[in-house]
Amino acid sequence: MAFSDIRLEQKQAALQDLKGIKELFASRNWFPGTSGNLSVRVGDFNPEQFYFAVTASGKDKSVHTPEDYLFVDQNGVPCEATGLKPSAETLIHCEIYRKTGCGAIFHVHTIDNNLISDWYGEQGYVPAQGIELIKAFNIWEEDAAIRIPILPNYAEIPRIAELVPDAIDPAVPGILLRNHGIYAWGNNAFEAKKHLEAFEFIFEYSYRRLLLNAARLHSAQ
Ligand SMILES: CSCCC(=O)C(=O)COP(=O)(O)O
Ligand SMILES: [Zn+2]
Repeated sequence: MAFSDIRLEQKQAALQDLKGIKELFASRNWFPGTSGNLSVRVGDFNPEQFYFAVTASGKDKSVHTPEDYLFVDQNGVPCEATGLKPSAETLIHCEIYRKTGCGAIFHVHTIDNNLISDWYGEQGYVPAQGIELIKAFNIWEEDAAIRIPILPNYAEIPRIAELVPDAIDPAVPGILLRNHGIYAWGNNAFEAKKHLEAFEFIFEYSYRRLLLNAARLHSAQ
């Protein structure tokens, strides 16, 4: 399928989804200092050829402008003539789409995801068990345990992108970059948002639990 075969309404719907999510996440301060990026896929999925709308690089994501998004292909190359640069992290989106066939990917930097990814960075995953929000990932087993993968935060994005396919756990729709942020995805923007919110809940919970455990140890001394 060529990009020009995709219906205009579908492209506009993707841009509307991105606009709504961007506004909501900005209101939560989830894009400090222009950080973060968002994408929504359009058209049929073929791992060798697909297209998605992605945020332009370096923009203030708390405001709306006509230059906020562009469409790129499976290699992160713009589909139309534009002066806009796709997100510097577009290659990571490309690898997540290629591997999962998902419909939307959201990346945010928060204090909680940075702290927890650094705390567990050496072991390469954040352990989470028995937290109700794990059900947001469609895991319904009692006392379910998951591992949220953490990748090193190399300066060169292609070095990170090449690690992505092997790091993805099909049951866990997210990957952390150590001391950087999280990528969460889903079949569509609604699901990707739900997953991202569940991850952020788990990170805040885990961080606070570590503090409480440390306080308990301290008070027992
Ligand atoms: C200013 S934060 C450093 C870059 C980054 O991690 C990020 O998420 C934003 O990069 P983009 O090119 O998508 O604006
Ligand atoms: Zn980032």
